Amino acid sequence: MEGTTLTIQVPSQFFYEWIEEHYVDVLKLAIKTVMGANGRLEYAVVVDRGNSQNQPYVVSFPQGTKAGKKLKEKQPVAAGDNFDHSPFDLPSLNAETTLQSNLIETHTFANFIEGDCNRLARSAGYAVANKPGITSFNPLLIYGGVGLGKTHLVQAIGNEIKNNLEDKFVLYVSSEKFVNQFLDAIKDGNVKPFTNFYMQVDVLIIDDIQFFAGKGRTQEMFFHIFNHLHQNKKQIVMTSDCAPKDLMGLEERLLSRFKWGLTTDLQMPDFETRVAIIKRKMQSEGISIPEDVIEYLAYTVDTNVRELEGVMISLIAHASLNRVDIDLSLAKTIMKNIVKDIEAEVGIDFIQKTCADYYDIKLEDLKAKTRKKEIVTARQVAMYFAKEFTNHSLKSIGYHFGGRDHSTVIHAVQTVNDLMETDNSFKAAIIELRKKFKMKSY
Ligand SMILES: Nc1ncnc2c1ncn2[C@@H]1O[C@H](COP(=O)(O)OP(=O)(O)OP(=O)(O)O)[C@@H](O)[C@H]1O
Repeated sequence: MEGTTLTIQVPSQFFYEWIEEHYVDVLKLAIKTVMGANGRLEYAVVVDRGNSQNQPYVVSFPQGTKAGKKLKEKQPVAAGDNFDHSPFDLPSLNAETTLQSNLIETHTFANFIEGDCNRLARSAGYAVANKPGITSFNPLLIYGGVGLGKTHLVQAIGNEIKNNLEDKFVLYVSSEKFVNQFLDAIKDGNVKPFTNFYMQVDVLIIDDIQFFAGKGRTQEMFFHIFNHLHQNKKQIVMTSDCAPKDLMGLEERLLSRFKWGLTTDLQMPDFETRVAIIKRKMQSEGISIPEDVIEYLAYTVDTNVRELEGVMISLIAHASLNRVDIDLSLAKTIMKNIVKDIEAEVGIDFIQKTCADYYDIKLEDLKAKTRKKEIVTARQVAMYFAKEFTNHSLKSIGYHFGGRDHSTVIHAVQTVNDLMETDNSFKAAIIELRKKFKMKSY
């Protein structure tokens, strides 16, 4: 602690994000209590180079991370303005300060693992980063569910431009911040400087535009800025949590402008991509973990990438705090604490749900009378795995599938075995599903 600044040393950016995510409220309260409203928190990422040349690298707080965002939502300003460095600080605003305060350096294309889930968005982003304002991807709108990499990707565009086209004024701003700045500008009679400022930008990256929903005046202001930038061949990049057609509360004239460019989505990465993401993350942390643990994590966490990262950081933290190696049993213990719906063993319910999800049908249909081909296949596959992974009798399995006869189960198992002989894509599906169950029954 020096003066009114408390510096916390952490071994990597990962730890910094973890602390912010979990302890920022406690820290803020403590700092406020001890140092008053001027108290300031900084992190020093101390990279261990294996000798005494540790070079602390100071990261100001908050760095515009998700945790920083959450903090703002939860407690607007609790311990003085030092907790929030607004990029909209009119007198001192210039491209350099704005860039530094807004882009996370590690959000690069190199760190953004490519997969089927993001190929189009990634390559469009890359094209835009190389020729901002010139390609037909203007605006570029990237949408997708929570934690799938929207912010990472659009910041990668910003970082790429910042590194290669130094004269470009790149601005990344969350929609929430834009709205707050606009409201402040109205309150302080600063609307003109606000508009002028945004109209000077060469590349405007605006995150989470669903936040504009229902905010008519902000939308109108954004509409003017948008038109001005677009007419002047400036690049606009946006993200939202859903497709434009589902963006309720946004004016039609704004939505129709989004269609001028390219709209593309991010999906949940498939298994192989998740494995690659885990490997890259672990590599950047300088940690190596066994292959079976990587596979286990990739299989078990299929919700979003942020959750996957959360599990990884937990694992690293537990292993380092308790001075134990990362192995499958540690991974399973951690997962049980984190992932709520994890079951102790592979039961019929789990098999049914997994198969229904895999074949994209309703769970009830597995137990219903329907004889539609895709449902029959999913049902037979689920019966086949129930026989393989549970101790239920054929009769009991039949009972769990809408009161069917044991001979139906025998027939299902036979059909699956036959199909595997003749149909390669069916066989691949069975292998993939079996891995899921195996992972679970480890
Ligand atoms: N393809 C990927 N390769 C590497 N890391 C990824 C990838 N996709 C997402 N991530 C990581 O996952 C985390 C969550 O991503 P990000 O914050 O960009 O998600 P988001 O879609 O913006 O989420 P939200 O909807 O909550 O704003 C980040 O740490 C990001 O670096």
